[in-house]
Amino acid sequence: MKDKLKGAPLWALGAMSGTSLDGVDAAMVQTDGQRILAFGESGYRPYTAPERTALKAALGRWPGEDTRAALEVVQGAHAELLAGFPQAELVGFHGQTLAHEPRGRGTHQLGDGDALARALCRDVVWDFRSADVALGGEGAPLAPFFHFACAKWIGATAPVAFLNLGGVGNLTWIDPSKSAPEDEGALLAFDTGPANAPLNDLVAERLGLDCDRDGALAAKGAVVDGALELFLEETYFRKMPPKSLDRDDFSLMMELVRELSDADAAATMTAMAATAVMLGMEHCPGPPERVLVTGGGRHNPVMMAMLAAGLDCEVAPVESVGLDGDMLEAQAFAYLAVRVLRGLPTSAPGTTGVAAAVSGGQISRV
Ligand SMILES: Nc1ncnc2c1ncn2[C@@H]1O[C@H](COP(=O)(O)OP(=O)(O)OP(=O)(O)O)[C@@H](O)[C@H]1O
Ligand SMILES: CC(=O)N[C@H]1[C@@H]2OC[C@@H](O2)[C@@H](O)[C@@H]1O[C@H](C)C(=O)O
Repeated sequence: MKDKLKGAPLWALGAMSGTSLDGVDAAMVQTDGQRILAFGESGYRPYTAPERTALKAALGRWPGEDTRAALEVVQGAHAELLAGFPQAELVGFHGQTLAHEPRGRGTHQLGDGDALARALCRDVVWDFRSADVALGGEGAPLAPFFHFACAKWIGATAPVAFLNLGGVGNLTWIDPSKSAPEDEGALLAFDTGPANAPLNDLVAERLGLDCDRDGALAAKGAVVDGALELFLEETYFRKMPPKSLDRDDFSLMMELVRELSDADAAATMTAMAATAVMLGMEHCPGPPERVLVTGGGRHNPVMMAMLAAGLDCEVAPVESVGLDGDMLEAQAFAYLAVRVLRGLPTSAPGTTGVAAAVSGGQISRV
């Protein structure tokens, strides 16, 4: 406890169950809540097919509605994976987002931090998004404060952007000359649009596949301009950031490609995700020196080629600067957990539109 009060570095373990519903990522970060000192071990626990079905069935449900089966899946998978990290001094537990409506019913991440703390015999930080929403913020994205620390860690001297291509896409523009992430002008962040989630749903529905692996299907198709243009008319793209999305906010996308062949639909949906990023970039203060891509979409060469062709700067996976694109979000919640413990902010007006910088999260102590 003494060390925690002094602000000495801790080894924190972060866990993320993302919108793609593929599984739980976990990763260790050594940090004092400001600087990243070291990255540690990581692990992954995929959901089984029946577990995924239970989670999918619970999407869109709010507290008070029946989510027992999904909660059991989330708690069990996390307890199993995180027990393999006995060296963790603190745990950051994101949980599974079931619904996100910051201007309406709020934001709902399924997970019980008290129960996980008891199971692991470790202090657990969780419910990261509610406080931000209560203060008028979007509650997302939250990785930007960690992206700021990563920009410092890689020694960036010019503006740089992180792009996460998960189920949903999110972009963080960073001015690394600022000393803290909550400083005015240090960060601009927002969800860009759909990334992989609708494409996964399409190939699952039509072909029984998990995803368009390596963009193989999209590579065989052609982008249908009419569908792409209709999609880009969505008001979301013109809206000034901060702004955030729920996983299924773009049901229109599926409608627009319904009559297309499998390959053309995949190519067009990939172009929709990439073009949404390009439109998002227009909201940034200026072109970054480079866009560092994280999340599963960086493995899709068709998506990466479209981004490189459409953006005015270098586009590269985060591995190009020594980071791990499969674990960046889990690492983010390890880092944010230490910030919550130390009372440091985890979001600011530039990242979520919250009225003032706020330290979110609840702490369940053992
Ligand atoms: N080799 C690949 N080719 C094409 N797509 C891939 C490949 N590998 C992963 N993906 C895509 O990336 C997705 C997983 O990305 P990621 O793990 O970043 O998502 P997530 O963390 O669940 O989402 P979010 O960041 O929205 O919470 C997969 O569902 C798939 O669509
Ligand atoms: C509400 C919610 O869970 N949003 C996720 C989702 O997945 C990507 C994008 O939409 C981002 O806004 C966020 O996750 C990342 C980890 C974030 O908060 O930075």
